[in-house]
Amino acid sequence: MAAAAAAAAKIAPSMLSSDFANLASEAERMVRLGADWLHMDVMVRHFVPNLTIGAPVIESLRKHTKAYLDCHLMVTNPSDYVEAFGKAGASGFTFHIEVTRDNWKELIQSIKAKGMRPGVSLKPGTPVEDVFPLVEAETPVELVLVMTVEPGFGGQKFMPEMMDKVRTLRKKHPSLDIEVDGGLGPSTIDAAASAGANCIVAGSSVFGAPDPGEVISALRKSVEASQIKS
Ligand SMILES: O=C(CO)[C@H](O)[C@H](O)COP(=O)(O)O
Ligand SMILES: [Fe+2]
Repeated sequence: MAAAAAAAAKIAPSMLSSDFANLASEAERMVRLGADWLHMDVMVRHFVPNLTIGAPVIESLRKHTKAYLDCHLMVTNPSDYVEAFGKAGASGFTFHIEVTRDNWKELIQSIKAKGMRPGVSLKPGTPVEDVFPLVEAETPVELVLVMTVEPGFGGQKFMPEMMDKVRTLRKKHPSLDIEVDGGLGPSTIDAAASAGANCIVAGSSVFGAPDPGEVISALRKSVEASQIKS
């Protein structure tokens, strides 16, 4: 039997670190510099204490870009957001396992019905085993986002101990999209890439760099080099 193909590298600048007053041109700049996805952090002051963007911003941005909008919903009631995000033009809809213990099956179905790719995220304190049923379900999630910081804010320190979760998932699921989010940049990417992450969210390291394009391409090179080795 042929080996399953590795999941393609996807570099996703986190727009949380962009200039929100110029979101459309920031998005265009990231795509021009080589971004595959744009990561959109949705925080509404429950689940996390921060406040960022909601569906109206996605809808506005969608008028200016065809890019894949990778929406990370840090909210306690994700099912209340599916309809609006679908209409707004979100591409991926990633919810947190910690708030969907009882209703993830219906939630995954509704996300797909609205034309989005379902994903599940887990906080640093949540065991990776908790997402196994969602990855192995009849209608599964298509992405697992392993948080490598406590959700809520950009610019935090990468937690290398989360890489055990990535390794465990990659071993079981060779072609699953496994995303890491928080503190990723040139100094931490090798740990994430060698563990098997293929979707890399990076906010402050990209937007804070003198040459963001160079950072995007270094992140991609590390993921691709690890895939060749494994
Ligand atoms: O989900 C998030 C925070 O909850 C952000 O996506 C993440 O923190 C990215 O920012 P940085 O790369 O600066 O850590
Ligand atoms: Fe995020």
